[in-house]
Amino acid sequence: MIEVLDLTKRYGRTLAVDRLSFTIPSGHVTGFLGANGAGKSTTLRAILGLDRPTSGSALVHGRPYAAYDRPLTVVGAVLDAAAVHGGLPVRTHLRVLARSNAIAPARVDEVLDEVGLTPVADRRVKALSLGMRQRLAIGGALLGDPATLIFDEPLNGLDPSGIGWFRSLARRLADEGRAVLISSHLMSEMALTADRVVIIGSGRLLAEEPLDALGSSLEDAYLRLVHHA
Ligand SMILES: Nc1ncnc2c1ncn2[C@@H]1O[C@H](COP(=O)(O)OP(=O)(O)OP(=O)(O)O)[C@@H](O)[C@H]1O
Repeated sequence: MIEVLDLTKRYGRTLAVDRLSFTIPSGHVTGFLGANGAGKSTTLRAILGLDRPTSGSALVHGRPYAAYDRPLTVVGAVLDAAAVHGGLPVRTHLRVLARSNAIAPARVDEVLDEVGLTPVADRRVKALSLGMRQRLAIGGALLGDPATLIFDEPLNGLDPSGIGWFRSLARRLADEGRAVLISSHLMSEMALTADRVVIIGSGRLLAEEPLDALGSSLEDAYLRLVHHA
C-alpha cells in the first residue's frame, strides 16, 4: 500500500506536484494518469525516495521507502527500462540485484521464467530488444516478491502478446493481494488493466475513483477531467 500525503514538490519556480494526496490500496490495479508534465514521474520518484519532497510525504506500508534495508522486498518498480546497465548478462544482472537485497539466488531463475527471458538469460543486457529489456525491468521489480509494485509506462516496446502478458501479470499480482500502480498514457489498455484510477493535472488530484464510477469510457472521462481542470 502507498499513501501520498499532501505531497508538494517544487523545482525552482516550477510547482511540479501541488498538495497531492491519494492512496494505492492492496488488491487493486490502479492506473496513474495525467498529461505530459502533470507530475506523475515526480510523484513516483518521491514515493521511491529518489527525490525529496518540498513538503508532505509518500509512505510505502506506513514508512518512507528510504527507511527499508531491503527495499526490493517491499516495493518493486520499473521506472526506465532502458536505463539498465548493459554490460552484464541477463541472469548476472538479476543475481547482482538479488544479492544487494539478500534475496535467494534461486529466485532469479524463477523470475526469468516468469518474464519469459530464460532463453536469453546468458545474453548481455545491451543485446536485448526494447521489449526484452522491459521484461527484464519487470523481472527486477518482481525479484523481491514485494507487496507493492510500481510500473511507469511498462508497455513501451512490448509487442501485442507482451501487452496481453503484462495485463494478466498485473491482474494476478493484484489478485494475490498486492498493490499495483501503473502509470501509462495508453487509455484503452488502462481501461482493460486497471480497476481504479488516480488522475492528476498540473500536480493536483483530479480524480481518485473505481474505474466503473467514471461512467462512459475511461478516455472520455479522462479528457473531460483534464480539460475542465
Ligand atoms: N529535475 C527537474 N528539474 C526541473 N523541473 C522538473 C524536473 N523534473 C520535472 N520537472 C518539471 O516538473 C513538472 C512535472 O514533470 P513530471 O516529469 O513529473 O511529469 P509527468 O507527468 O511524468 O510527465 P510525462 O507524462 O511527460 O512523463 C514539469 O513541468 C517538468 O518540466
